[in-house]
Amino acid sequence: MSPPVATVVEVRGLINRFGAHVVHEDLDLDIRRGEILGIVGGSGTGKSVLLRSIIGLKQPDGGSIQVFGQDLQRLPASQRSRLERRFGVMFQRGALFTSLNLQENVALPLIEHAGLSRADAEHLARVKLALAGLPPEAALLAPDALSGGMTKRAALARALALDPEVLFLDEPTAGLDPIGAAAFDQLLMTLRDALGFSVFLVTHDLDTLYTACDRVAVISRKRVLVADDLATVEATDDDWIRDYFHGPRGRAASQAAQRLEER
Ligand SMILES: Nc1ncnc2c1ncn2[C@@H]1O[C@H](COP(=O)(O)OP(=O)(O)OP(=O)(O)O)[C@@H](O)[C@H]1O
Repeated sequence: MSPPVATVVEVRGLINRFGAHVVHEDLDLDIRRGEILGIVGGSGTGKSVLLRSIIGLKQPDGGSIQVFGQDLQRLPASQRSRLERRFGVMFQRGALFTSLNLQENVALPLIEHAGLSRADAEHLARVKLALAGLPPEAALLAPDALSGGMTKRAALARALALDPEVLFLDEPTAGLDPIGAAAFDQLLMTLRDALGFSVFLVTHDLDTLYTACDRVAVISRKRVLVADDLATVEATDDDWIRDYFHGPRGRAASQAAQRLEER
């Protein structure tokens, strides 16, 4: 018998609404240990709201979210923030502090949450920046001085600061050219293999889905329609899935991934 799959986040019957606008209704989703889980769906289907609910930035209107076996909503604030520290989050625009250089940006959570001295935190921050593929001289640059690709790497370094067990990424390759996006996907896979974290990855990028994701969850009609390997997702009978995965861009991404595997 194969061992049971370890689930790090378990969402059940999730409801989210804003006024009369229902975004999620009875949504279920698991994030498994060590997987890269892609989250896709049409614009406005609630991918970012789902991310925000899991990391505790949006109070759900119903349902439960278990994180490492504990119900986030029921925990006292101190335990909850300890649990949330096991997450790393990278938002769409990087959300770096513009008045701090990269080393200071990455050191900040280490000083605030891990209680490190400034010197130790900055030393560790330089290690994280290197892990994210930035050259040593980038440590002293301000966020404004960075290219799009470097900004993503710096934001990733900050998300990795506290050695997260689950990494949440909201459209990490948006705005990157295809080569920069492919390099980011490779970096993510290398780091996941080396460090063993799980990844919750909101994306519109078909190449990312085909090259980097172990499973893909499709949000449609207020819930997760399917969460499985790509072959199963592609075969799911749904108009949005058909248009997205079997349109010209979907076919091209699928063929490119196949060619990459054959090399
Ligand atoms: N703070 C808010 N107040 C009111 N409505 C909100 C709020 N945040 C999100 N929404 C609404 O919830 C819905 C889902 O938004 P969300 O940002 O999660 O979509 P998404 O799937 O991530 O979209 P996209 O792919 O375009 O980024 C949208 O209709 C959005 O307008």
